Amino acid sequence: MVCEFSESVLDGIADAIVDRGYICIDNLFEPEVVARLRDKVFAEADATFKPASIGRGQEQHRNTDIRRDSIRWLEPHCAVDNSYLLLMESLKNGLNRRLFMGLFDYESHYALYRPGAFYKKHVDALKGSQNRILTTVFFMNPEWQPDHGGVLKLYEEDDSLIEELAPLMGRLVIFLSERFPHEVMPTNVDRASIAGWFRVAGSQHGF
Ligand SMILES: O=C(O)CCC(=O)C(=O)O
Ligand SMILES: [Fe+2]
Repeated sequence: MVCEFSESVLDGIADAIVDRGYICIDNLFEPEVVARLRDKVFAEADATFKPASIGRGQEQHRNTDIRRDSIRWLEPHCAVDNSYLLLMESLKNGLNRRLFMGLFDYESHYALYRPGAFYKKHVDALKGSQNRILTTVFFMNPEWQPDHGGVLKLYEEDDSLIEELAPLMGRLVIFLSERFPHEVMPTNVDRASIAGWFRVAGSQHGF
């Protein structure tokens, strides 16, 4: 199993982050790894996934008007989770070497959006908070069709739409956390993803 990104892939990601602040890449992971990650979501959804909340620390609360996904945080001691975390470690090191971003740790959760679920437009980090620096979203939906909904809309800082990204199996989206408002449109079918955030040293867990 490959647990590192190649130097040329890392070059491409670093260039895109500098030029545009985001990138969408397909088929970067081995299909078996993607299939195992997806299986994990559906095997565990009813047992370990919890309704997602918003806010941080004591401020954290559920708000079903804003988001309706269920989540489980990835754990390094779980082999399947770790296959993803190792790739993200390689991304972190590759970007730190190229861009001196000082990315320090990474937190990520599986998310399952059941039919009707959405996540309204939001930004993953408060400006200047230095908490979440870089967001990753990885999709695991093999049969996705346009009428399934659940696209990820990415907006400019002035709220103009940049792109609608279909949640396709094996697609990875990476963007600067403070810069891009984004939104998960209501899905009509089960929609699986892994959302993750690189943080700098000394920052807090959570949004
Ligand atoms: O699953 C997605 O497409 C993105 C989820 C998201 O924006 C988040 O969890 O902060
Ligand atoms: Fe987000």
